Amino acid sequence: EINTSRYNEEFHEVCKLGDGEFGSVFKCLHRLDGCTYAIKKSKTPVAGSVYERNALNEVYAHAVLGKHPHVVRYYSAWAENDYMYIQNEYCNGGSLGDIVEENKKTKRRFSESDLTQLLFQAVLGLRYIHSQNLVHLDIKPGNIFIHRNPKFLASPESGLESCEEEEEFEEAVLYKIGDLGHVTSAANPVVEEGDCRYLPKELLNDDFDHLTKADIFSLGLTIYEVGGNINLPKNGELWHSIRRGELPALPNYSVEFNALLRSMVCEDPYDRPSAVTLAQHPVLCPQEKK
Ligand SMILES: Cn1cc(CCO)c2c3c(c(-c4ccccc4Cl)cc21)C(=O)NC3=O
Repeated sequence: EINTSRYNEEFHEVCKLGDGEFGSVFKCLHRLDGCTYAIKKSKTPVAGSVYERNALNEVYAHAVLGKHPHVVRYYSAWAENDYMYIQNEYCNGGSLGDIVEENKKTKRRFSESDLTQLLFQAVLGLRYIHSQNLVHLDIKPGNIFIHRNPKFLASPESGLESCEEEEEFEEAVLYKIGDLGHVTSAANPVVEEGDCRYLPKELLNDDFDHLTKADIFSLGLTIYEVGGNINLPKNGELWHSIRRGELPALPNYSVEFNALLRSMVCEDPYDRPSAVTLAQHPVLCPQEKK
């Protein structure tokens, strides 16, 4: 019949998760393995266009960036009936962009320890991407997805059975870097600029010598936005003052945490810490068990 397609045969479409110029993302149940996936369905890009290069970049990047707890996992990609599909891990907690919008309304905000946990996990994801000699180039709240470990959703009454053997420490909330559409090689980059609100100035000057530090800059502004519940400018005087390293301190967080964020958005990419350095930073490392 007309809609014989792998998409319809293999998956049951549960609901739409999002829309964009890129296409649409659906929450899908795989009929055979019973697992839920996020599948992006987009029009097949015109051959030789920027869209085709981005679409191929995304699949190449996912294929290289196998399995990591802080990078959204890729399962498969295929093309049929004039559409391209990419099947990724489904994260059940929405994106950080959703949380930021929510917090702006409810005036809620992350505690310093939650914000530290978020930054630490995103740094581990970036460290992995950079270790594969790749750069993301579109780090922002909307591209960091949240997965809440069902094990920790148990109601307090049920308690958590204390098990005998030493249990592998599990996070209740996992943050995962997703949307690899702008990913490129750190060494031989083909730069497709990401969201200008999170873009460091050197990228606008086509200085591609420190692309891993561009990701650090974007992550720094991402955490700043989450902590400050503010709307980052897309241009203008405030955009430029932030790129001069003039980042007003976030009043609800420690001097050390503010200093760390400021170091991540230094004007000179050379002065920004690498993901490797950040992963060992005393402000981020989980407190040694007392
Ligand atoms: C809009 N949207 C909402 C979600 C669910 C968050 O709870 C989502 C996901 C993804 C993606 C996605 C982004 C970029 C490329 C491909 C995909 Cl599937 C988009 C998503 C993805 O790769 N995994 C997701 O959970």
